[in-house]
Amino acid sequence: MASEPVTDTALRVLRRLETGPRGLTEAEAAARLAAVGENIPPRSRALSWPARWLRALRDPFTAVLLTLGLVSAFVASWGTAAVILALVAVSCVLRATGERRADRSLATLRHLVAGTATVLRRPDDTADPRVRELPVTDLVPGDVVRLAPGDLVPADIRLLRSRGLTVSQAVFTGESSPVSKAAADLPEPRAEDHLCFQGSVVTAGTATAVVVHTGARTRFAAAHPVPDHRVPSAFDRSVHGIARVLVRFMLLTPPLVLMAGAVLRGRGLETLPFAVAVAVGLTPEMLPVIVTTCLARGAAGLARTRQVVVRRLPALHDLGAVDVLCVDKTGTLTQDRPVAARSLGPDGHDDPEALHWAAVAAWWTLHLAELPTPDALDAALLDAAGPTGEEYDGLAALPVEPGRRLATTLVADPLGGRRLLITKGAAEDVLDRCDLPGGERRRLLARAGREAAAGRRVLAVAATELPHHPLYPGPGATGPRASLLTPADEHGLTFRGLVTFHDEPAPGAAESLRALTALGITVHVLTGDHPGTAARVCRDLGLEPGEVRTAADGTGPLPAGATTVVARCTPRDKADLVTALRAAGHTVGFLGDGVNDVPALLAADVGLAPRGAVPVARESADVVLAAKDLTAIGHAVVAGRRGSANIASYLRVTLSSNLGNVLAMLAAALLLPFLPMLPVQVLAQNLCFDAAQLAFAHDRPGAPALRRPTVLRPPALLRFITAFGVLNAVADLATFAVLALALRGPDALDDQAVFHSAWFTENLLTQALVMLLLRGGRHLAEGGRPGPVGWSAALLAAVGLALPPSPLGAALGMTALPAGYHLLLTAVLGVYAVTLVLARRRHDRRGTGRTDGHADGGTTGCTVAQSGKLHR
Ligand SMILES: Nc1ncnc2c1ncn2[C@@H]1O[C@H](COP(=O)(O)OP(=O)(O)OP(=O)(O)O)[C@@H](O)[C@H]1O
Ligand SMILES: [Mg+2]
Repeated sequence: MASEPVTDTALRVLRRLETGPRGLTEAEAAARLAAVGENIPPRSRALSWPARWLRALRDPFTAVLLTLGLVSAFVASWGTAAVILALVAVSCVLRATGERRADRSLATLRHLVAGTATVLRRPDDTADPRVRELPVTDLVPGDVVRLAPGDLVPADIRLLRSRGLTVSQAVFTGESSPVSKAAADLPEPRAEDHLCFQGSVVTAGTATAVVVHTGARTRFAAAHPVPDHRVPSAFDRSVHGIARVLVRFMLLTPPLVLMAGAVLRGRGLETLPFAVAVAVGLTPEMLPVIVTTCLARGAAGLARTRQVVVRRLPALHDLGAVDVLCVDKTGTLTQDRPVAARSLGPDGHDDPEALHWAAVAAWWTLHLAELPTPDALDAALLDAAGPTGEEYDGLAALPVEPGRRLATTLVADPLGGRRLLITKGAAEDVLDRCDLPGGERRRLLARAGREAAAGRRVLAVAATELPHHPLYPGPGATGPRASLLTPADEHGLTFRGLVTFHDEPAPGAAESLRALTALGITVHVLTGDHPGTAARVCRDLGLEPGEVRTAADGTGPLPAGATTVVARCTPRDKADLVTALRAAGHTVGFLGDGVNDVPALLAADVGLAPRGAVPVARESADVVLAAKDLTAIGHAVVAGRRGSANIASYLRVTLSSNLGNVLAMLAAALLLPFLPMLPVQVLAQNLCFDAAQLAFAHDRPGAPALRRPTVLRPPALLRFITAFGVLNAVADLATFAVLALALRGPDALDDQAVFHSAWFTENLLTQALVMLLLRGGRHLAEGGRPGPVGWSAALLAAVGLALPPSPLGAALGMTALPAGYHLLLTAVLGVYAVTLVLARRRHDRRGTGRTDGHADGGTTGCTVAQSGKLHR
């Protein structure tokens, strides 16, 4: 907006944009859309190929590989450098393809979660404007839009009218506290109070505004990409933790090899290519590809079959690790389509008065606050009371806001000239503002509690007559009067009764809660509503709360293992409870639909929003359910666990096998007068192994791996790979000891080419074995079809046997092996397989002891976290 004078009056802005307060006609809007293009915020544009590749290059493993490639090029080891470069290129391409595939599956669903804006448009020049919900992408300069709490500001706009408007501009300033905005007609120079920018969030109040800039011309688009303020998620903690340890190992390996070679064997810099190859051999270079492919496949599948939109791929991994899910009640477990059930007078008998006053207040709140759509409870009041409220003149309104559980309206009776202040809201809060003896207050609270315990939502209604005020000149006038009504006026009220509402459970809520419990997830309900209502809704959905408390009782961490209902939560309370659970070591999901859930959605490891959520909740969530049915959550959790289990399998297999190879190769390099393998052979076998490992992205882990939250814990994983890596190294060395003793004559192992080929074959065969025996969840002994990993292992073994005698093998410096070798190798591999199975059983049993009887595929490095019994 820099190019135009920001101090223009509203009228001048409208004129310049060739529009008016009644909005554009559809034809004008269509012409402008064609001229200026869609209103797409830059961050939601699909990434271009080069951008994707560049992003893939930022990965730590890729960076280390490139460094190693540079080192090889430096010593003119062109073969090694070329192979490393090829590895990096293949890994980047595979990764970018995987992400793109997931993006494409999501694109079909994106319209379901796309933001909409409330726009005034006219069918033609003569017609009256209509209020329409349009996709944000369709907005053009000149459109007149309406804003309400929870809306994302859809473009850069100039306010025309506003009421109590505050917006959070955290995306620009990083400052989350809301700032006030007002439609001042003669704005101060340089002040921006009358402007709102795309990406801001309406925290309170309402407004009508004209769109000034859209798409790439918004301030949001001009601003630099905003750093992500999120705290590190479960994914960051686990996968990145492992990556850090490994990168250090990789960087240490070449100098160590060089030094050992120099000291023990008097070798010089000529060992460098071998040292580099060994370091590359240690790298799980396919990790980024496997992670992306596992998660992208999971996300694409969820989008296709369950209408679940995963907006941030790592969130799917985190969802698999979630052991505590906090859910909001209204709008999430229930439909938030309340229907008024009863109206009770002050004496507790049916009495239409309470409903009447509440409906009058609702009618005038709706009109005075210019809410585009009435609040759900207000709509239910108006439905039940029929046309009411117009017989009064509305003077001012203070609507509900996040953290404020009541609404107040000031109306005037045109006949008697009385001014009436009506307050409705949560019983505790309304009764606090009534003049009541203590005993009476307790009795009324108990009555509200009884209604709530029947599962109904309860509003208390109170009113008072205000004395005449000179600044209220009478009906019809507008302007500063509204500011004369403040929360300080809400006191000394007379209790008028209670109105109760039914709210049906959301479709699939009960099944979904059952499924989540069966998946080992503890569900807590955090709500702004009455404890009685929340507890009853919970029970009706088949979830017996172990404890029901209100947020004011204390915000200490929630107990694990049993459902707790925390009622009367403010948005801050919800976020604090989530943060406390995370601090206690849980991986926490939060499912919520309203503005009051946004802080908690951002504080959780994974934020989830149901279909009907307000725009800002959807925007804050990592996972959006586009289906009506909540059962999609359970499926999403399983998809997350499947992806994580596959990643864990890959890490276990690759790392233990790589570590074993490296240890054996280093030992052999020091014992033998020649290198156990040529650098190019080390890289070739590494390449074969990498290709085979891609099968893990397509594996279906066994049922046990899906039964509990899967958390990758770096310490457990490192313990696992050390144990099995050493075992693998011992097996390699033992094989060669046996072979050296058994094979004599011209084909003996002291021939370098024979030795290299033997090592190559042995390596690929043991790796195939490790793939089958160390993968998670499903053990070979459990039978079942071989699946992608089985086929891939078989192929790897075949390559190991066929490559040395082939022409390609000869080009790599290998040769056919003597017949006796294969017989002996089979025997040694048999012994190794039995040892592996026994070692794994022992490891799993030890894991069982550590995880309170919930061992499964997860214990092998991917420790199972049973709800509340975490083992870090
Ligand atoms: N239109 C309204 N008028 C008066 N009071 C209201 C209105 N809407 C909500 N309230 C009061 O504010 C309370 C808190 O509302 P809030 O939006 O924080 O949570 P909720 O909708 O009850 O539940 P949840 O947090 O589960 O979505 C409600 O329980 C109700 O007592
Ligand atoms: Mg809600």
